Amino acid sequence: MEVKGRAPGKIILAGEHAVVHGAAAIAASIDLYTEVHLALRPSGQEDDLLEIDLKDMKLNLSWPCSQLKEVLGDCSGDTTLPRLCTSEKLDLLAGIVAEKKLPQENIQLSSGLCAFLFLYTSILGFKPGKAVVTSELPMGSGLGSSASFCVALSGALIALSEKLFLNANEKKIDLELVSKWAYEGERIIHGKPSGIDNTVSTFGNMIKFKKEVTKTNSITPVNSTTPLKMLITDTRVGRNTKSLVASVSERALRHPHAMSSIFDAINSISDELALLVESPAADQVAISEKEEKLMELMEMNQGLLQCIGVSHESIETVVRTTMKSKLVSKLTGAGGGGCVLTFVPTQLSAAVTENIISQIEECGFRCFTVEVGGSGLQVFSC
Ligand SMILES: Nc1ncnc2c1ncn2[C@@H]1O[C@H](COP(=O)(O)OP(=O)(O)O)[C@@H](O)[C@H]1O
Ligand SMILES: C[C@@](O)(CCOP(=O)(O)O)CC(=O)O
Ligand SMILES: [Mg+2]
Repeated sequence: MEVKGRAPGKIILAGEHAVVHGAAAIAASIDLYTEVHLALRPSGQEDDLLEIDLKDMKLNLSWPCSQLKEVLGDCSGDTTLPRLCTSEKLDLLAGIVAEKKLPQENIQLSSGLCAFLFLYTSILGFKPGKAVVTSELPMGSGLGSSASFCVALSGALIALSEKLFLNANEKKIDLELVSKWAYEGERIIHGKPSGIDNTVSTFGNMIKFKKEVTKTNSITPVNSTTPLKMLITDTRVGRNTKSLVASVSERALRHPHAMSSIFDAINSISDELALLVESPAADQVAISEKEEKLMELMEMNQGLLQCIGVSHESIETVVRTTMKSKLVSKLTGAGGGGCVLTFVPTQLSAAVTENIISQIEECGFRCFTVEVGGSGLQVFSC
């Protein structure tokens, strides 16, 4: 049996980092996807390999399932109750991955491979199989490649474990369950994720997300009344979400009151932005007023992200370049490099937009546009 999971990346319009500390954030899916094609090897075959083929990286790795079983021990459990990967198990997984001696340029994939082995063995046990992964998302640049990988993989694994497409099984995939497993994968990659990325990648569209410690997270759909056009600049400066999230937590420990005031301010920006996006605008004057307010909120958010230490020279270059044309930019995702959003007002002519793109690209960055707020996880039988 073979299945394919396909899950989108995301942009964060407001609230990244603060969302890890309990503030609201607004995220939307984008039309760039990660696909995981998963096939079980027919039983009785001689090789008992679990194989992963990372097409974009031209990296193919495999482990005998008997070896995985010996090292990891019993991984069985109720797949409807996603479990945390303990630090002991993570050490074992890291050891299994380290044995492969990844080339230095691919070393950042180690955490993704640990998440793969954890999710696969927790959901399917030690059944031999092969996963082929492709992604349209630049990795480690703030567009949620880690979450889209974990969501596409978890979706395919759950579809296989529940034999969703076999024998006229009409049961629909349980998206909540997929998102929870993907969160456990994100935990391996990020350390302390808020859960916003796996949620928006699973459910798609635009959401307001607030992490709750004692109860379920608050997830509210945000229905935009006007199209939101975003230009994305990939600064191509590599960074790592895990270390940026950790650096913000360390700053919060050093300056608890100041940082908590910043998180409160970001929370207010997210609340206001959600209301604004949903507010009706009947004519062009109203649309332009709405866009001005939106840009002001993004500008304030970027200023606060700089305050918490996650901006970067490359991000500031994009902010300054677009400011010359009275446009507003803010980082998206963890910052420290990676991608920057520039809001494109409806009245901006194509010629001016092209000119701004050339100015940004002259700095060595890459620009592209995305559709905001499309579908979430899709699972197909192959
Ligand atoms: N297609 C993929 N295959 C394997 N691992 C992946 C894939 N996409 C992302 N990852 C993992 O996620 C990491 C990047 O995640 P992160 O630092 O959160 O940045 P972002 O989510 O913004 O792209 C990679 O270093 C890798 O470990
Ligand atoms: C910084 C953060 O808010 C978003 C991280 O997104 P990304 O991995 O950089 O795409 C972390 C989180 O919410 O888990
Ligand atoms: Mg990520």
